[in-house]
Amino acid sequence: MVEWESLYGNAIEKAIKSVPKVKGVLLGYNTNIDAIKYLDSRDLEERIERAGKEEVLRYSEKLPEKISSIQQLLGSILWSVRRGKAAELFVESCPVRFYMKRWGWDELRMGGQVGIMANLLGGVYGVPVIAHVPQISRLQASLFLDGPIYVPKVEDGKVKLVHPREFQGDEESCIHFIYEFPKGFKVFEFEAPRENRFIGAADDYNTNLFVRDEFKETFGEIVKNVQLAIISGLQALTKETYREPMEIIKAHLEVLNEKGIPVHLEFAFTPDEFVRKEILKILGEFYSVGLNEVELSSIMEVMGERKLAEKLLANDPVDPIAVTEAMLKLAKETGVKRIHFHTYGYYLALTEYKGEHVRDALLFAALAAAAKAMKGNITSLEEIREALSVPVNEKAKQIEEALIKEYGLENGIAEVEGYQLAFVPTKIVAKPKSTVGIGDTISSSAFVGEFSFTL
Ligand SMILES: Nc1ncnc2c1ncn2[C@@H]1O[C@H](COP(=O)(O)OP(=O)(O)O)[C@@H](O)[C@H]1O
Ligand SMILES: [Mg+2]
Repeated sequence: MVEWESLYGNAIEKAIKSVPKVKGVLLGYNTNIDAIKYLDSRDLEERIERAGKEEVLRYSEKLPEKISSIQQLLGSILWSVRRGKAAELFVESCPVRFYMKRWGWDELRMGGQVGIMANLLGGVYGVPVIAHVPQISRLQASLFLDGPIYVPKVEDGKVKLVHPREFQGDEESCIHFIYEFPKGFKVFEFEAPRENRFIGAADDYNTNLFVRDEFKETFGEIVKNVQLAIISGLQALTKETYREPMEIIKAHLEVLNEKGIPVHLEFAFTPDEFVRKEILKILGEFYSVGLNEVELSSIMEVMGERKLAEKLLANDPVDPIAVTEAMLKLAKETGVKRIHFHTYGYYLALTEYKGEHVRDALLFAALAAAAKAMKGNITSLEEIREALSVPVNEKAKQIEEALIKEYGLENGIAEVEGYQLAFVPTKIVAKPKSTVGIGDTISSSAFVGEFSFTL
């Protein structure tokens, strides 16, 4: 059997040495503010009474399409509470946004994949990043960590790179109000069957994938400073809104590919099937893609692989042979060179190229994820070492054995139909402090880590 612990130990030492050598990563396009409010049942009941209980209850039976009134807001929150299910809706009305602002929050956090990755790569790993921040308000800027994190600022036709705080923007705040409730949370006669959250997005920018003029006009200039790019935020697009942003993304991909800069797409669940198909069409322009089982399954669905899509969601832990089959189909259909799959308990990477550094980058990513789950936030690259103490997931043994049997996996690596398959069992933190943004931590650490190992 493989000595995973010693492979883990090597991987983190290698990453501590190599990752800071990366000279620049471009991050587009979504950054927002997460404002978290822990609901109080008395307060919520009073607000519902004041707004008109009857109407509110109606919306707690059936969610509105978007939020245009306070009754819809409170009803949607109650919809989530009654079912213990998460939901997210766009808040259209300014008075409702004002109401939410006055209701307040208990915690503010950096939100959006770009914001989260900028703070991790730039603020913690010390890798210079250039971030696309759709709106730079003072509040948004204040959530960026110190470190080599930059946004482009155009002055007299010239691009300067400045820290988001130094940009001194007075733009809108894109706030995602997150209303959290615990299991057993009571509102009138209702009781939450499990803990969850309702999100009201007071955000006109990320929901349409708005791209700033600086990025449209001076993109060629901006990317002179980077060796890698990570793109995310396409999940918010719909059949109605995708056209313009998709054209901009294609233009950006063209520039990046011309310069030989590998681009990673961090997939996130994209409800609109039409948009999913459009993403599939341009996936070959990306070097790499990161996704989980639900996302891979949703792609198999639009590729017409219904059975495989179902198989991916049928078992816990997820059947690794089904995952490999799906990754092979995706790679062959699109030509994407690297697919990084993550699920609870293990990761797989299918690559066109070979080398143990692919596996070692996955190990580094798994440690980063465990450190994040353990501490809520990582504060330095060295600190990730502490996650070595978290045990390797026991259930991953059966996964590894299945891969050995099927593909002759050795030390976590196999050759499958001309591709390399790399597997790692992950370290699972039993009582995580936080799991927000953990997927982004995994994918960005693995992608940047792998590249750094080739420097
Ligand atoms: N307690 C935990 N310890 C370590 N890793 C975890 C833990 N909980 C979740 N993870 C990892 O985090 C990943 C979540 O990523 P993803 O599903 O993309 O969600 P998100 O992008 O919303 O963070 C899982 O696939 C799993 O690998
Ligand atoms: Mg994710």
